[in-house]
Amino acid sequence: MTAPSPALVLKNLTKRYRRLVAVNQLDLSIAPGEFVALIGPNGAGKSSTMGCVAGITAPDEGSVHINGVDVVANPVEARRHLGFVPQHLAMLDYLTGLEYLHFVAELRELKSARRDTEIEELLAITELEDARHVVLKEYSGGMARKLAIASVLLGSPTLLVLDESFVGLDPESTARLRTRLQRHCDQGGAILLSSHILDMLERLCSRFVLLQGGELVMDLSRSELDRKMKDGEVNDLTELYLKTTGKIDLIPTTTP
Ligand SMILES: Nc1ncnc2c1ncn2[C@@H]1O[C@H](COP(=O)(O)OP(=O)(O)OP(=O)(O)O)[C@@H](O)[C@H]1O
Repeated sequence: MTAPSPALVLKNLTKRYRRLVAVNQLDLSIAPGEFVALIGPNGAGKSSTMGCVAGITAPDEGSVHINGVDVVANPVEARRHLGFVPQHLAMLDYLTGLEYLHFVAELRELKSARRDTEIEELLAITELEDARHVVLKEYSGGMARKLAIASVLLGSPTLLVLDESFVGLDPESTARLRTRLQRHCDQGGAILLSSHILDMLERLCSRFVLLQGGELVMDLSRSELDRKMKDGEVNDLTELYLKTTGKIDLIPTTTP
């Protein structure tokens, strides 16, 4: 039996904006089942990396494969395996929440029975049942973000790429969506999630990838993080992040 393709493979990925190198020769492979946190300071290259993965920006060098499909050579086929929530949402404002989910389900070619079951489940998880007939331009920022996350779960594409998708979500929505996203990974999907909410990532993710200046400076499994905390090397992910990025002076000192 052949091993399943990795959900995502980046090889030597490089993205430049004129003379600025935003992503520099990045190699990364994500297996099915992994829930990967992409962290790093502002301007580290997280969104640029995700834009290349989603096929909305072209890499200058290197390659991106989703489920074995080359994103540059076969963008339409690659997108079948991908759900992407960008940092800056651009949704169809004149649709209602329900119409939007139907629209995405149509793109994913979901059969109607499965579509209706999944839509009802996602409306319940996001507590948007009562807002299903409200047009998106009347949604709050958090409501729109919840709907965007819900929409990429439709049809369970292998790889979900979520760029700062938890900003502005209330704690109960965050908790419900976290559980639902974890289920996606338990069922063989993979997630790449960028966020600055490190305590949430620490509880949620199975792997932590840190970019700084467009380069990968840390790639740590959950068990490696647990070991570092057990050995007293660091107290938590935040402390590890500050140490790795050279901001050791920002680690609070404990008073005896
Ligand atoms: N469209 C663009 N044109 C020019 N420069 C850009 C563009 N997009 C990003 N950059 C630059 O590329 C670098 C990486 O930006 P990017 O948005 O990928 O970082 P990030 O890690 O996602 O940051 P943040 O945490 O602030 O969202 C930054 O220096 C940024 O100014």
